[in-house]
Amino acid sequence: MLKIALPNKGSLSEESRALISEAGYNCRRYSRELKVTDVEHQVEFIFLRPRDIAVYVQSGIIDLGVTGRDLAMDSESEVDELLPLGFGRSKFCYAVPEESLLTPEGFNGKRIATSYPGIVGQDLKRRNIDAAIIKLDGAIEISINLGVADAIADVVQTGRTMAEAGLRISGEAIMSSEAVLVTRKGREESLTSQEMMFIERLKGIVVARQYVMVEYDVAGEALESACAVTPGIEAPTVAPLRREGWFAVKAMAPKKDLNTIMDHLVEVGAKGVIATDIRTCRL
Ligand SMILES: Nc1ncnc2c1ncn2[C@@H]1O[C@H](COP(=O)(O)OP(=O)(O)OP(=O)(O)O)[C@@H](O)[C@H]1O
Ligand SMILES: O=P(O)(O)OC[C@H]1O[C@H](OP(=O)(O)OP(=O)(O)O)[C@H](O)[C@@H]1O
Ligand SMILES: [Mg+2]
Repeated sequence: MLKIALPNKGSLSEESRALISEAGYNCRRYSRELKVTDVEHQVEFIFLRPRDIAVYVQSGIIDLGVTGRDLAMDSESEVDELLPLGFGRSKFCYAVPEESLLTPEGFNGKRIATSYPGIVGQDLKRRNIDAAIIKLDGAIEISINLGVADAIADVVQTGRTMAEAGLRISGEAIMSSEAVLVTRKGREESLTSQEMMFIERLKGIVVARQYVMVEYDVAGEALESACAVTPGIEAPTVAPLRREGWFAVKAMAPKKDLNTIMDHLVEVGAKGVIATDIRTCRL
């Protein structure tokens, strides 16, 4: 049976389960079960601490796992990223008190608190800096205030936790993270058809979330300029309307550009412009 590890708690757990359910698999936990078997697909979902997932996957005990890119890197496990999943996005940054002028170049001899000693160790080594890493489990932002560290390195999403603790980001982000699907290093070329189907289903949803379906009516004179902003993936679908000289256009468009696209369509005289979410797709 295919074994897939999912985060049992924390920021990535709910969205992982939602994504996999959307892909048609049964990974529903009724209480605190550590395993859920999807009999139909012959998959065993195993719920583990997200931090441990790359370690299990590396050992080959688990075939595929959902974890954070930062967690996988921190564990220094030999895993390959098969698919970025588009949620749990964050940056990993150094931070110092707002009034401090300390930058990562000045960390020599300083104490840096973090729950990610692997990432910080690698980064300091790369910078040739000799600093003490203070390993803490969480609530890292308060550690400077309490006097155990001079700087921290932690996950930043909105930046609110850092600001509330009176800290500011110092230097460039060390890395960008999001939830990722991983497998043991070197396995990418020898995935089974069952694994490929799982990946394709997830990918269909992850890609669909980045697009919307845009539909509108437009007069023949404006058709070219309208299609230029909605080129679709291959090409837009254009069908004649019953109204002489008018066309209905349908195309997938990147969600992030939607408002700009709609502004342009209205500007060239398109009517009845609508955008709808796409649940899944195979491109
Ligand atoms: N506020 C956040 N926004 C987005 N992603 C986050 C956030 N906090 C942590 N993550 C991501 O979640 C993963 C860490 O998950 P983990 O469950 O270990 O910690 P957590 O979400 O902080 O949970 P907890 O603090 O309850 O243990 C990392 O990949 C990290 O980048
Ligand atoms: O930039 P923000 O949007 O504020 O999010 C980042 C914060 O979220 C996480 O903390 P969490 O709430 O999981 O607590 P923890 O530090 O105990 O893990 C992370 O460790 C940061 O502290
Ligand atoms: Mg946390």
